[in-house]
Amino acid sequence: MSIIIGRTPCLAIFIQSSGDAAEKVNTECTLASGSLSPSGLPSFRSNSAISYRIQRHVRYNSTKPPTTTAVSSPTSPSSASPSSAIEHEDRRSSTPTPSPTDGTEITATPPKRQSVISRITSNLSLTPVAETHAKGAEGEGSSSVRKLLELARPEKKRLLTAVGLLLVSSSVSMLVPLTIGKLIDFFSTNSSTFLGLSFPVAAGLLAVTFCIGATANAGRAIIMRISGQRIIARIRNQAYLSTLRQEPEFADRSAGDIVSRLSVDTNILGDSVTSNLSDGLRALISATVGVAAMFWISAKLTFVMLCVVPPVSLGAVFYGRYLRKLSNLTQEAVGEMSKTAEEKLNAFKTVAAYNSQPLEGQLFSKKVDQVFQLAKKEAYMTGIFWGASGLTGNLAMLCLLGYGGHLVSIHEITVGDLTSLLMYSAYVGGSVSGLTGFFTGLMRGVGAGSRVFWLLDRTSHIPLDKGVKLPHSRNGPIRFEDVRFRYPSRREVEVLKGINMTIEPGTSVALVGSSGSGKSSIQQLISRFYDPDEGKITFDGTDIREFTPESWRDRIGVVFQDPILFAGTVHENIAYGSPDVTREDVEDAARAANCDFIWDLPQGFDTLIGKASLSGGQRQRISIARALVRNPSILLLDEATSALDSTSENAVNAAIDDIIRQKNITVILAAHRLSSIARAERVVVLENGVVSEEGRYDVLSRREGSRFRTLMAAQLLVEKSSKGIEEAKPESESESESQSANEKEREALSV
Ligand SMILES: Nc1ncnc2c1ncn2[C@@H]1O[C@H](COP(=O)(O)OP(=O)(O)OP(=O)(O)O)[C@@H](O)[C@H]1O
Repeated sequence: MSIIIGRTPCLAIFIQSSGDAAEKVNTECTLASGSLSPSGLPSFRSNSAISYRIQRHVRYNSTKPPTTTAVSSPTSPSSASPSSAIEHEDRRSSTPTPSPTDGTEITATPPKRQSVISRITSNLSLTPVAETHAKGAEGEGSSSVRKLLELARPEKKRLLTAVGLLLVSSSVSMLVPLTIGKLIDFFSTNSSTFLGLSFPVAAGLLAVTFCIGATANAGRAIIMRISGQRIIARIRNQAYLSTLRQEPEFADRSAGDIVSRLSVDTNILGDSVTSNLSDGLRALISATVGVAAMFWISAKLTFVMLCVVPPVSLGAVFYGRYLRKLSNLTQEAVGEMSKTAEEKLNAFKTVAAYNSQPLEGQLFSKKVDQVFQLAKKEAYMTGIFWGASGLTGNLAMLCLLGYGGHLVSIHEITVGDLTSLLMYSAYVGGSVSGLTGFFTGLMRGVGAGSRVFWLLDRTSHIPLDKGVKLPHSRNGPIRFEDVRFRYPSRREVEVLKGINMTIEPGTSVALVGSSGSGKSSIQQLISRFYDPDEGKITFDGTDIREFTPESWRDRIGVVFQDPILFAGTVHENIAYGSPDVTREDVEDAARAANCDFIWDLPQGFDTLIGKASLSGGQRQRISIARALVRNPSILLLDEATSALDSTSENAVNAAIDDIIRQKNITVILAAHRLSSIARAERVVVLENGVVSEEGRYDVLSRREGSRFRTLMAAQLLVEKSSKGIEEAKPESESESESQSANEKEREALSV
């Protein structure tokens, strides 16, 4: 008798309202008569579920790591997937009212579905709105839908199985309205048979059928979700690999945005090709079967229902387009927000030292507000759209009831038939809203897809695999031939205006010049982080652009001004980028870089270190060891001793002296400190983007009126004043050491 208990609320709610009732019917039927709907009634799933995913991710990005709460609706097959409580709540509160007969345009057989996709494709214009660095690469928007579907191809077998299971579960769930109608007639007419069988046999058969439906539905949900996650994992890996292949400038500039593409957009994309596709398919089947069943029960009544379709369909198309635009804008705003947070969290100590927490809070809040404003727009649109479609659905239901009641009174149809018809119309309405959700979800997927595909398809300005491999045995001079260069992000300023110089192999050169004169830029060009705009840099007579960047960089050891260490052991940090080196090699390199402190660490080379768990000087020496362990032919030192105290500086300089003396590594050092500059065999002075002077240190420093002499005099004054501070500590050993280290320079300059 549980079936009878179950039918009452179903009917009552149908009559009350076709829209909100739909979900209630779902719930009531399943809760009250669980055996009636084991395979899941139509989901009536709002596209706001997807919308909430974005908002949820916004929350992840701003405050907490992603978590999924396994709150699943007891009724909706799609809710077999984990979803957050908020998502669930929203899905319930904004449950769409099924628009009863909206199926003619979208309810299509597979070929028609193809035409829907083609229509979408032809209407797309996928240039992301604020994609400043993506201009030109976004033109192939229409191919995004194809790419989106292609993503699902490796999962073809599994997805086909899921579609098979979907067919089974949908067919079973479509039996429900018919069964309820027949049950009403069975009990109201006191008939001896139910569906041509004795009642217990028929009930048993139905129970078995529903169990099969439930199993198929569970299988479908599991397969779809796992395939979706597999697709997301694949896209993430590919997109991250593609990012790593880009030129460094790209990642520097767009880190926050890339992270957002890798997390939020890939999720939307994965959902779009699995859950969304599956929901769309289920909606399509339900709508088709539902309409067919309605025609079979009463063609007249069905025609009445179908009158409401056109306005709702038109609204859905406009809504979908608007949503896609909004989705793109939201993703970009989320990217900006992540970028802001990332930058400030990376410089947390600076923020704290300058008591800038309130200011930073405000700045971030502005970015959050931009995301919120977009979400608000979406909320209004969604509310209006679903409200309107709900009203249409309810009016259609009223027509159906009025006219249907009349047909019952003249005995043209039975009460059971009317009930079945009402249920089918709710199913069809739910399916149509599901199709709308599918369409808008697809639009979101296309929007997110264009951002992810752009990342996947982007070709680096300095492709890692382009060129010939530079053999390790080859060596020769590095020559700058009229090199001109502007940073891509600041095209208006020409940093290098025709640099000409030759650096012989095994020699050492100090690049000298005032701050901003282009010393680091020259080193970045040698590293091929950028390419010159004009002129060329050659190695052993060959333009370095002809070598693969990988093989070229293999020959270079770089020590940056601000050394970066990664979370890991000291050994891992020194061996970073040289996976084949032994512990012995690492220790030798550490010794050469004067990293004595490592032996005093609790676990020596196995001590875990992080970004900031060592002093600046220690970090710099580890990064020198990292450069040396590669056994480089060229060593680029960018202010390598700038963070060191006098003792460490002398120790590192001694190591650099050794390297220079051995004459098998070309050393190019950008330096301000006299003690570093004096070690190089040759000095190149940069001014106004050109080489203004070059020569031996002692020659330049003795030449009256030379630019170098003026520069060094100023530098010596700086060093003298800092020395004065150190001299306040007479017991310091560093005093005597650094004094002797700089004696040579003082004498030479006679300032
Ligand atoms: N990534 C960048 N994008 C745009 N402009 C840059 C970039 N890096 C440096 N510049 C500019 O290029 C010029 C040269 O900078 P560079 O870092 O090469 O000078 P530098 O001589 O090494 O200075 P310092 O001695 O202070 O380190 C400067 O005007 C600087 O503002």
